[in-house]
Amino acid sequence: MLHHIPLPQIQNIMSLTPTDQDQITNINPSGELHVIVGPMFAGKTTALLRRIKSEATNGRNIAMIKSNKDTRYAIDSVVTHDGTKYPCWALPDLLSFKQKLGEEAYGKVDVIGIDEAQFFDDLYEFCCKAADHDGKTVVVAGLDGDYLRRNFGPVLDIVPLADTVTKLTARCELCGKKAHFTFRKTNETKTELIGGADMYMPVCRQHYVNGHIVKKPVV
Ligand SMILES: Nc1ncnc2c1ncn2[C@@H]1O[C@H](COP(=O)(O)OP(=O)(O)O)[C@@H](O)[C@H]1O
Ligand SMILES: Cc1cn([C@H]2C[C@H](O)[C@@H](COP(=O)(O)O)O2)c(=O)[nH]c1=O
Repeated sequence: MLHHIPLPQIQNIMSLTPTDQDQITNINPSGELHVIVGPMFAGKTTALLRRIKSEATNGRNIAMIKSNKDTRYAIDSVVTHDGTKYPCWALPDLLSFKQKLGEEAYGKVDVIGIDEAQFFDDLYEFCCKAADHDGKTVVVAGLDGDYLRRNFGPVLDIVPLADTVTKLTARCELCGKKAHFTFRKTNETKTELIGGADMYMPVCRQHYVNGHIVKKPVV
C-alpha cells in the first residue's frame, strides 16, 4: 500500500529508468506463493507432490517441509493417504529452516513445498520472506478448517499473499457426493489431534450437519 511509503520515496520510485527497475528486480527476485486447501482426503498432498515433481523435472532445486507433529505414515517423508512418498524436512517451525539448511544451500533452493501447514504458527512470516524477498516459489498444502469448520492455524492468513488458491474436495464417505468438510469420529475436543481414517472422514454439508446432530449426547 502506497501510504506506507514516504512521498519523496514514491517520487523516486516513479522516476526510475528501466535500467534502475531491472536492478531492483535483481535485488528482490520475484517469488510465487501457491496455496492448496480442502478437507482431509481431498488430495492436497497429492497435488503438492505433483507440483513439486514437475518443478524438479524442470531442473528446479526443491526443499520439502512438513510439520514434525505429523508422525502418521513416516517421520522424514511427506506421504499421501494412498502411499505416495517424498523425502522431507520434518520441522517444528519454518523460520529456523534457513539456518538448519545453511545460508548457501538455502540460496540454491528454487521451490519450497510445505505440507500440514495448519501446524506452523510462523507460516505467514515465512511465506512473506521466502516469496517476497528470497525469490522462492512456495507451494503450501494444509487444512483451511478444523473438524468444527473453524480457521485452522494460519492457513487462511496467507491467502492475501498468494498468487493462486486452490480448494480441493474429497468424496463424502456416507453418500459419495463432493465432501468439503472433515468430520471427527471420536469425542476428543482438542483442536490438534493427529490421525487418519481411524479418526476422521470427509463429508458433504448434509452429512456434516446430520453427523453432529447424531453425535450430540442425549440429556
Ligand atoms: N473419501 C475419500 N475421498 C477422496 N479420496 C480418498 C477418500 N478416502 C481415501 N482417499 C484417498 O486419499 C487420496 C488423497 O490423499 P492425500 O493427497 O494425502 O489427501 P490430503 O492431503 O488432502 O489429506 C485419494 O487419492 C484417495 O486415494
Ligand atoms: C480436521 C482436523 C485434522 N487434524 C489433523 C489430522 C491429520 O493428522 C492432519 C490433516 O492431515 P491431511 O494431510 O489433511 O489428511 O490434521 C487435526 O489435528 N484437527 C482437526 O480438526
